[in-house]
Amino acid sequence: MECVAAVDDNSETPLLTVKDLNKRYGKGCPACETPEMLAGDDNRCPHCGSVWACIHVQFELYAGEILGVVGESGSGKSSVVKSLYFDEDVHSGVATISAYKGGKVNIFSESAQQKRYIRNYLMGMVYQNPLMGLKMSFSSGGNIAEKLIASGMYHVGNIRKRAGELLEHVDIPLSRMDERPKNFSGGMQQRVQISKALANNPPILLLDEVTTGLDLSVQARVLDLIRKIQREFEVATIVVSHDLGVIRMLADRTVVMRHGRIVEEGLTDQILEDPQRAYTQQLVHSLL
Ligand SMILES: Nc1ncnc2c1ncn2[C@@H]1O[C@H](COP(=O)(O)OP(=O)(O)OP(=O)(O)O)[C@@H](O)[C@H]1O
Repeated sequence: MECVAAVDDNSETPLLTVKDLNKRYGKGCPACETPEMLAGDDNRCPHCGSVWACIHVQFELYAGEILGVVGESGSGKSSVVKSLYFDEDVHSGVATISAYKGGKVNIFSESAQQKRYIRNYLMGMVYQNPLMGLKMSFSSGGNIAEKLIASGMYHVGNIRKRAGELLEHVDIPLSRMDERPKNFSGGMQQRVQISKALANNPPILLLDEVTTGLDLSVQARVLDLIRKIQREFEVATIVVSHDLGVIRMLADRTVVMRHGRIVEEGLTDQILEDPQRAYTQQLVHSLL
């Protein structure tokens, strides 16, 4: 396996650069070969039902920051992070990571083996649905161990020590390390997912609607934890949420998506206090 460079600590250089990311679900037809062929700003083909979920998406993620991705349901937010984590193939686009081959290689074009490497060492992902991020038949410690083993750690004692440390970081008592997350509450399951995502100290963390569906008090605790963890691990984070309250609490900068496109971007305070686009204004007013 090819070696990668150390994390670039030059804060002026983006850690992650995404350019012209296009993702289509469905086979497409002559009427929707490119997103521009669809009428207006709609992203669904009326003929074949294919959806352009990401259209010319581009943004940068800098070391240590939290970037929010907000938009209504179906706007393409999850597709962005699923594409970056290789859960979904992209139609076209370029993504580079400064800590990977000097930021000179498009990760979407890499081999399956290199993509596994990137998933294991350079990114962590937390899904809205814990069933996607955790194996419910494994213990919590076993879930973390899976990630550690994938990165070449085989010593059982070391694995247990590291898993214990990670669980402590997310306030799961060590006494529950051997218990299956199936028995845990929703908030605890999300916390186990977060510890698993951070197992190999990745420079990039992807959070996809991680508090959606949780009770408000549980949500607040998970959000607090994310802020704490993000500071401690200094991990650049992309937070996907339809909830501007979550974005307000977490994100330094925010991009707003609609029908697969980024329609507005800026500092989160700016977006919330002085939204420029009508769509963002509607979103913000629905929060007030
Ligand atoms: N596996 C899939 N097959 C077909 N279409 C899909 C698939 N996944 C997503 N889509 C479509 O792609 C578009 C973007 O979906 P995506 O899940 O990225 O949006 P989202 O903004 O994250 O919304 P939500 O918060 O509801 O998940 C939607 O129109 C959705 O119906």
